[in-house]
Amino acid sequence: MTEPATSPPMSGTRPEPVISMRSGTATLGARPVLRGVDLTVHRGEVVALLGANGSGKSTAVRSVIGQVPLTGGTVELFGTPLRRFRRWARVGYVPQRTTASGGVPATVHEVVSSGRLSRTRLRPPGKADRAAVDRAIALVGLGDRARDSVDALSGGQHQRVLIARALAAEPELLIMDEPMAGVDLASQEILATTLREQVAAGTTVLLVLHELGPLEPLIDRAVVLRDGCVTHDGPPPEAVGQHALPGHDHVHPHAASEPVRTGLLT
Ligand SMILES: Nc1ncnc2c1ncn2[C@@H]1O[C@H](COP(=O)(O)OP(=O)(O)OP(=O)(O)O)[C@@H](O)[C@H]1O
Repeated sequence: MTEPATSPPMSGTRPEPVISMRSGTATLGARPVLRGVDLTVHRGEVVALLGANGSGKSTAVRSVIGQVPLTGGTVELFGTPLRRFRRWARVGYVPQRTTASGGVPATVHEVVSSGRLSRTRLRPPGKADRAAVDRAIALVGLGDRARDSVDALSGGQHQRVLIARALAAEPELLIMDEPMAGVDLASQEILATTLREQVAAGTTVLLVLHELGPLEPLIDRAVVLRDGCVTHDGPPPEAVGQHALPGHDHVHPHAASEPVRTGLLT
């Protein structure tokens, strides 16, 4: 193993970076999608990655976990260069909403259990593994649906299953791509509560968001992308009603048809 078993001590007053992307560039097809992105997330931080559609948010987080190779720059996870990083149980990833079953009938319990595989590998699951799976299912409020097929769930419940799958490995770093997109209000509240509990327990979080919304109180720092470049890295934008939130399309009463973008995306 090339990595230390435990994290190195904190240097200075700042906790060590859990994610560190430096000058990241990436191309999809012939299109440059990331154009020199610096993205750092320190231990215990909750960082929101914001930006308009197509600005490169998903590509940035997919580069962080190695799903999209960088054409330039570097990524380190927990201080280890990505190409040498092996301890994936430390990382929970919830992709932009997809189906959890892929056409194969599976129960909530089965899907969430699959999230524990990064810890159990080839050994049979033990008591701690079963407890972690049950805990993750309960956390997202699906304790009474554990034996149901995921096909029978609503979109919001489906998203909760995907989050429980990520939490089953008890990750130190949780990366979620638009967790609130298309999720009903009741599920949004459950997700916000779940996330609050994870953050209180010390989990580091990187969230791709269209707007801060109900997660706003949890966010320590916002990084805004535009056309594959970072245009803001600092305190989350002030919410003045809903109008100052990034991504908000504000249609002025006098405007004919074009929405006027307000906030950091203008
Ligand atoms: N496989 C692909 N091949 C070519 N271009 C792609 C591919 N996937 C994404 N893109 C393009 O790359 C750009 C960045 O996409 P990305 O999904 O990272 O943006 P995003 O900020 O997450 O957007 P959204 O909010 O719509 O999810 C977009 O213009 C998108 O059309």
